[in-house]
Amino acid sequence: MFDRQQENTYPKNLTVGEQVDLPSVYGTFKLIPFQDKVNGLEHIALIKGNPQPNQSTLVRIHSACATGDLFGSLRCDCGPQLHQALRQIEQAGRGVLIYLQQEGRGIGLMEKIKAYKLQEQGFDTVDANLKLGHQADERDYKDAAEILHYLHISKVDLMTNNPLKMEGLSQYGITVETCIPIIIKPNKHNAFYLQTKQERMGHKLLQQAFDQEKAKFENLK
Ligand SMILES: Nc1nc2c(ncn2[C@@H]2O[C@H](COP(=O)(O)OP(=O)(O)OP(=O)(O)O)[C@@H](O)[C@H]2O)c(=O)[nH]1
Ligand SMILES: [Zn+2]
Repeated sequence: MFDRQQENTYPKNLTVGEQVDLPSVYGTFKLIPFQDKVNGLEHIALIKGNPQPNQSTLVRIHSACATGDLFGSLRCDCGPQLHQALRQIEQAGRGVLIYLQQEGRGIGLMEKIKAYKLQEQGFDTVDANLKLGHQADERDYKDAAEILHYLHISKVDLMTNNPLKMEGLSQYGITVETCIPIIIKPNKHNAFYLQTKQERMGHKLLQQAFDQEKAKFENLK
């Protein structure tokens, strides 16, 4: 069980659910659900091992994508990223995956599917959001940061390609010690989407990320 001494301090804006074991095809995790007291959104933390407060913890913050996470959609890279992250955390023996209810980069499912419709008409993922009157990315990482603080985690090795996610967490007092790229091989359905994320949203993808990985291994020689 996690020490709940800090319960009075964290989480301020979240209700904490029961802690249970979750045996999965990736390994066994502890599962804790959380609910945002303001908007009612429910998030999940899957925890492996005992994160150490003084050490950096391997963390994946994963935004919900019903199409990719549940139905294996090839339009994005979400499903494979989710599964790769769980495999990596299991392999490391310690880490946390936070599944945030931020469908469609925070605009919700109805709006994301409208954005998909626009993408079928030739808009890219950024312009489709803008055309609908949204920002390119409406996510906020306050809940994620609160969950991490609740778990006594303040330093993370973050599995992401997304610079906004790193900034979003830092803004709420989480130190991103390292950023670990989570690269999924593009397919013909998501190549343009991934290219747009690289060119317009600053994602460290494809060649840049492969180069980073290579450099990391070269440093170890
Ligand atoms: N609005 C919109 N949302 C999308 C589209 N494609 C995927 N998404 C959403 O984008 C989000 C992707 O989340 P993540 O995989 O956590 O994050 P990311 O920003 O791609 O960054 P990584 O950490 O590198 O994976 C999910 O909420 C998806 O539902 C799209 O074309 N339009
Ligand atoms: Zn997706």
